[in-house]
Amino acid sequence: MATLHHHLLPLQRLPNSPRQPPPRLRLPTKPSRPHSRLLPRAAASTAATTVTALEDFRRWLASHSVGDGGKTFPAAVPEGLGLVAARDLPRGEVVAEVPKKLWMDADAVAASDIGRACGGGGGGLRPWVAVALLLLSEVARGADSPWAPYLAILPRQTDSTIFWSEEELLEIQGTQLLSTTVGVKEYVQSEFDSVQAEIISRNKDLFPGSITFDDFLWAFGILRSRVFPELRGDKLALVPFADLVNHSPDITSEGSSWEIKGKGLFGREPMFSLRTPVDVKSGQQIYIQYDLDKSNAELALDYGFVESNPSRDSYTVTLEISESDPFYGDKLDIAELNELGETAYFDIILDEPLPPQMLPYLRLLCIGGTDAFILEALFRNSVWGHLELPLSPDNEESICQVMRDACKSALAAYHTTIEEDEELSERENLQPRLTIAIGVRAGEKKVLQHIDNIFKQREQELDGLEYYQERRLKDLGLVSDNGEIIFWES
Ligand SMILES: C[S@@+](CC[C@H](N)C(=O)[O-])C[C@H]1O[C@@H](n2cnc3c(N)ncnc32)[C@H](O)[C@@H]1O
Repeated sequence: MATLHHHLLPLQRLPNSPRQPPPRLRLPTKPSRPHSRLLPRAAASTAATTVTALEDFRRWLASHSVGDGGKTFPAAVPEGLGLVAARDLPRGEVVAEVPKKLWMDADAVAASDIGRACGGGGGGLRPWVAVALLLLSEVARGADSPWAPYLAILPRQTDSTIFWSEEELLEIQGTQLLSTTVGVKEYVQSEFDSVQAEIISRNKDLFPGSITFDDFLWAFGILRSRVFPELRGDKLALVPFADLVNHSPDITSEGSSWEIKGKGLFGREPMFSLRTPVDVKSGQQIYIQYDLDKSNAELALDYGFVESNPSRDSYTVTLEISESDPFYGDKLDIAELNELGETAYFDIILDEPLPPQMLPYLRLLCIGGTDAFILEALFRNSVWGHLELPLSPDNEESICQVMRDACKSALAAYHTTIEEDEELSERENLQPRLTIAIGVRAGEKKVLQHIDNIFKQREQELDGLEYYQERRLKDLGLVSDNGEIIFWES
């Protein structure tokens, strides 16, 4: 029979990590250690230190002729720091141009002492790990680092769930976001353990003092929240100044707001060029859309904010062909022929239809008894087409039961109801992390209710559905359109 994991949001977008085995739900047991001295923009930074750091940063940009077009400047804004228009700017206007020599990327790693220590480039390190190490070693160099003014304005933390305390994580008890957060931290921990053993401990001169897991997690969080999503793999880069641009849910344009162009003599020097996607008035902040496809859980994990837009409410259903299923081999074969596997993940969005492959896969999982004839090799090429429509009353009833039971048990794992969440969210002055927790846990529950409603409605329609045998008789011309059997003798 079908096995249904319902708490699992796979780590599908982690840099260079294959779709991981789904993490198990558990709360961290050890309190996280306090942050070490390495980190920039102190948590307790005063307005005065931010102003000084910003002034230094602006001077640093000017010394590299960045932002000298007088269009935008970095400033303190409600989201931390941001980019503010120095004059009215029309949609599509370039608002920041940053030459490659300022980026922190694989080439910067290769040119640095770290690159040499790792045997050129990242020395086989994952690109994000190499750039994270560059970031940490440059922070350790303090004022000697060529990026020092940039490093000084980086936040010490965001509200990403990877930085939440144990107590804060209790607010997302039962959610997929919690299990993903735990899984991501485990992944970062394992990368840290190997880089610690292979690079950090062997190059004490480059990493004076110790680098802790919290330092490494900070670097991961910085990359995760600041790298433009399309700059993946070897292209991964921190782009100072451009990375100050904040996200607005009001910007819904699909196209990218940036590009990499050739600039300078013969257009040889790559330049990161950011455009404003909308008209902006002087003194207003420039915003872009970070990613229209990210769910609230992904926004919370990557950036530390959520939106109230229901299309961001999502739940990943994980379905699995059980190894104890007597038809395991046949079912797996059929799934693989249709580009699915033993385990399949389906992202379900609030108020939207189920992904097209989900019902056939569910029907496949639930095949048993007299329906098993459809698994025979004879049907192999046509079986998926048959599974796109109801197979038999028993099978259709089973898929409804499996899904409704799973929704019920997932819903029971949350410690609040949707009504309680909605009431809480109306309170004034909620802390940002609590706002995120309420948004995500309410959103997940709404999607689970939406899934339950789809299968509840289906259950009520079981008698009126057309099943495989009837379709087959119709195809053979043995049943009329009104369902009556056609007799030769009549
Ligand atoms: C690319 S950085 C932008 C610069 C950042 N505000 C800073 O102070 O350095 C992304 C981070 O900015 C913050 N941010 C961006 N857009 C936001 C929004 N709409 N609401 C809340 N925080 C936002 C989040 O902390 C996010 O992780």
